[in-house]
Amino acid sequence: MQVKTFDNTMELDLFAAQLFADTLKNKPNATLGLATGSTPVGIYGKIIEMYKNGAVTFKDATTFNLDEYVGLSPEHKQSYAHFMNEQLFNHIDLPKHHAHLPKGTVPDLKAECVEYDRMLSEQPIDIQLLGLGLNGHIGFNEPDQELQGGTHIVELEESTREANARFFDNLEDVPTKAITMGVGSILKADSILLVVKGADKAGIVKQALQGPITTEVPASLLQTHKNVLVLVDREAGRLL
Ligand SMILES: N[C@@H]1[C@@H](O)[C@H](O)[C@@H](COP(=O)(O)O)O[C@@H]1O
Repeated sequence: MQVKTFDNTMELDLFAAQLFADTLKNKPNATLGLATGSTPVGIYGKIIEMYKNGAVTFKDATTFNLDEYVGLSPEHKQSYAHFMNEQLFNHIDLPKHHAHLPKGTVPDLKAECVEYDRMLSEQPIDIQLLGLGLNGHIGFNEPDQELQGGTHIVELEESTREANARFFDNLEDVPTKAITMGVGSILKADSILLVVKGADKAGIVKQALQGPITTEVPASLLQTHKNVLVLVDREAGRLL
């Protein structure tokens, strides 16, 4: 694992955006694995700037998002589909049918998981962007005694619902379940970019990168991957 520390967030965001642009320059039809949460917002902002300057095109790219809340339709303001439209997809030339997120409102969620894995196996991810949950989750793979390989339904931890409640009117509105790519699918990506920002993540990022590999810290499984680059700001990286 390689770790790069940045003094300011803007430089980090630019560096990450550049990696995506480089990936698409080398392989215009690359498959990008995307993430939600506040961490990637600045990166998406830089990617949009690059697109507007003509430095990158997404017309032949495909994207897969990590996860979606169960019960929220793509039109719901707090759905990850809505988030991605607002933060990235509405501003770039990615064909809408090339952008994939797990669907959280279909009647047969199990079939949706199987279908998502099928699509992923057809278009393996070239570069996967990841944020880090305060409890060490990646995507919505919560700490547990065992982790799932493929896409699956997960019961969200109370702490995760509380952490994400800031995007909702109140805690009761935060869904209790999500559909997420599994750790196995994440580890199949050719390269992984883990981005961690802020002082409150300093402890968990240290555990993930330097602690024992354990399903109780799902991000620690990233230590087993051959090509992970970790971008941290000074605050998140202060214990490394
Ligand atoms: N499912 C998402 C994760 O993919 C994300 O990495 C995490 C951290 O979010 P933030 O970047 O807002 O700290 O939150 C959510 O739970």
